[in-house]
Amino acid sequence: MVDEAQVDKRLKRLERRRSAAPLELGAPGPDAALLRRLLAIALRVPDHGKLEPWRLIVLEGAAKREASERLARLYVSENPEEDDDRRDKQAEKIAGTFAAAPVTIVVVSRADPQARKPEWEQILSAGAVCMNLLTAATLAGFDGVWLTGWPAYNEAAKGVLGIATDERVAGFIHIGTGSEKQKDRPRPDLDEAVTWWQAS
Ligand SMILES: Cc1cc2nc3c(=O)[nH]c(=O)nc-3n(C[C@H](O)[C@H](O)[C@H](O)COP(=O)(O)O)c2cc1C
Repeated sequence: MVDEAQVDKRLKRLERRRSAAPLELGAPGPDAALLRRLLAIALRVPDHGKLEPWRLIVLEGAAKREASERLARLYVSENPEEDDDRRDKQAEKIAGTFAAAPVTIVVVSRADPQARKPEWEQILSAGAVCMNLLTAATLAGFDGVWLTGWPAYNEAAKGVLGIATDERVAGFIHIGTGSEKQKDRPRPDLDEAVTWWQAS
């Protein structure tokens, strides 16, 4: 029998989920044991052909701070033509975003166009890893946000993170505790986005 109170409690958490402002994500984040559980849940995604067309890179602690500084310096050296002010602001934003949350998980898509299942489905599976991780973090009581941006698309930045040129960043999932003040955004109109198919 369906326990309606239980269902309501579980769904309410997801009905309120919204992304955290990246720079406002702080401690606490998951401890080591809980993080492993969240990562295992993240990988529990539909995967056509069991190809495992993804992998995860965890950034935390001192290594995370170093990555954030190196990415910011790289942004400056990779964009010599940009206006100084704008470039410094962008570099600061990159550094701040990577330094803020207690833990960031890089979801790497390693879809193979030659594999026995369509590349599109492999990419979708990596997206599912991102969302599973965000959902698991939400249910565990944390806040998070899924970002890409310059470090996801710049080959030198990918290199800093140990991501090969034939791999792609599906998302940086930053997890921690956000600000209570964070506002929601207007949500899609269900009746516009959803139709019920009718037999003609
Ligand atoms: C693949 C992907 C990449 C994204 N990259 C960024 C990003 O780089 N910067 C950003 O501000 N939002 C980005 N977003 C949007 C946020 O993750 C988020 O959806 C948005 O802030 C709205 O928040 P919500 O999760 O509360 O709907 C991205 C979303 C997706 C699906």
